[in-house]
Amino acid sequence: MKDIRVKDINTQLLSDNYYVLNKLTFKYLMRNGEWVTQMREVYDRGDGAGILLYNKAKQTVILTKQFRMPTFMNDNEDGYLVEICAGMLDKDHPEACIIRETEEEVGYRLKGVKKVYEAYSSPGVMTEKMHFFIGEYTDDMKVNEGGGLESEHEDIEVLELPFSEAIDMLHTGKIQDTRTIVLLQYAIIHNLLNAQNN
Ligand SMILES: Nc1nc2c(ncn2[C@@H]2O[C@H](COP(=O)(O)OP(=O)(O)O[C@H]3O[C@H](CO)[C@@H](O)[C@H](O)[C@@H]3O)[C@@H](O)[C@H]2O)c(=O)[nH]1
Ligand SMILES: [Mg+2]
Repeated sequence: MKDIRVKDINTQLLSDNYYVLNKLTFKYLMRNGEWVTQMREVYDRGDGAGILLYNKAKQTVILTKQFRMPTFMNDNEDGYLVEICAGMLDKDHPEACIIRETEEEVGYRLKGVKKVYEAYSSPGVMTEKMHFFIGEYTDDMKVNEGGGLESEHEDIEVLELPFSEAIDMLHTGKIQDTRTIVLLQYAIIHNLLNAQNN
């Protein structure tokens, strides 16, 4: 049994306008043995899944480019971000989610995916846990142009890039999305695009 050092959690809803923002007041047992009252604002949008799509024969990866308002508000000049294909679970199983998102956002119907990591996105403020996948795509899996859901005004540019170019973008700071950095580094560490590897 884990040692739970939190009690008397009081939840105050601050906003449920689109997702849920709560103010949590709780007692926390410090390592020095003292109980203190703490307050944290916690944003709950559910969990997410993301995937690095790669093609060994072509030595390419598929990424997306889309406008991200929060980044526009913080230093990202035009607000566009190059990212892995990703989406929110919407109560789906992570694997089902990422297969659906891949078809909606970049237009490929995947045969299989491999889960590589599960990690909290921004643990000081969000509840979100991210499920990281990799998946091989081939041209014959293409079923539409991608771009995202028109009904949600998604406006996603599909980028099929040489792996070497994506790595160059990583090293020169042109990729500024943590999830994308994580999976590109995974690809480097595991020599993913090497024809010998599975
Ligand atoms: N109206 C409205 N729509 C919103 C709002 N927030 C998000 N949406 C819509 O909700 C949809 C979410 O699309 P997904 O593809 O499921 O999620 P995502 O935005 O790509 O999020 C992915 O990346 C995030 C990191 O940037 C992750 O946090 C998330 O888990 C997921 O992996 C988008 O169409 C977006 O327009 C909002 O506050 N208001
Ligand atoms: Mg998305």
